[in-house]
Amino acid sequence: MAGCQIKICGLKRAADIAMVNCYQPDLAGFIVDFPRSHRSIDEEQLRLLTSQLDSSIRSVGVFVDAPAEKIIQLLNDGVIDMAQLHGRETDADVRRIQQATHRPVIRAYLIHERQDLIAALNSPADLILLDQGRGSGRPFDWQLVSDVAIKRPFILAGGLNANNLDQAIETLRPNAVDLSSSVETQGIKDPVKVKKAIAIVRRHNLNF
Ligand SMILES: O=C(O)c1ccccc1NCC(=O)[C@H](O)[C@H](O)COP(=O)(O)O
Repeated sequence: MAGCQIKICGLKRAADIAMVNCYQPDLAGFIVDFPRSHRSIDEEQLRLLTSQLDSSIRSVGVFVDAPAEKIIQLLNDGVIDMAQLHGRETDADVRRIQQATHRPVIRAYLIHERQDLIAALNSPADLILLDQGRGSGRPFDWQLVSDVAIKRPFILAGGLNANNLDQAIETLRPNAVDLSSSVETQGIKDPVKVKKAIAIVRRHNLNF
């Protein structure tokens, strides 16, 4: 689909899968084996949840410094469609996973200064994701993106919500947006908020 896509991240319950199957984001993210996050699930849960996901929604395993072999296995087993690396993984890690799986690798970059953006632009990853943190619910300074011509597809993340999505899409023109905290209520994905966020993004894809 052309235009802006949407990823809903941090799914962890069967009810979350039923919800996204109903509202149809483009991508569904799963935080794998990162117990510091309340969104973390283990491999067994990941296999169960992704097996219930509608085939039109691509599953993204989100990893923080996980062993490359484990990510490769999950991709090659078809448990996940894409891997998102959100820790201190190197360019060599990215290339190794790409070569072993021929699947898309998303590399997340935490954007605090211009140099972070330059590093992202030079990444060998198939897609870069520009974020403030790891599901922090806070935006980074978008002016940094406006100041640098981004000539490759990118996913915008960090503190996106129903109030700032229109502005983010109109001014930064991301290929996809990624939401987690703002579509939760008390740490649980909220169908009303998810539906609303998807509707906002879809409006940007309407052609008149
Ligand atoms: O969401 C987490 O808890 C998380 C933990 C460890 C690594 C990555 C994590 N999230 C990655 C995402 O892709 C989030 O959707 C992204 O950071 C945006 O989150 P938010 O600012 O809450 O919308």
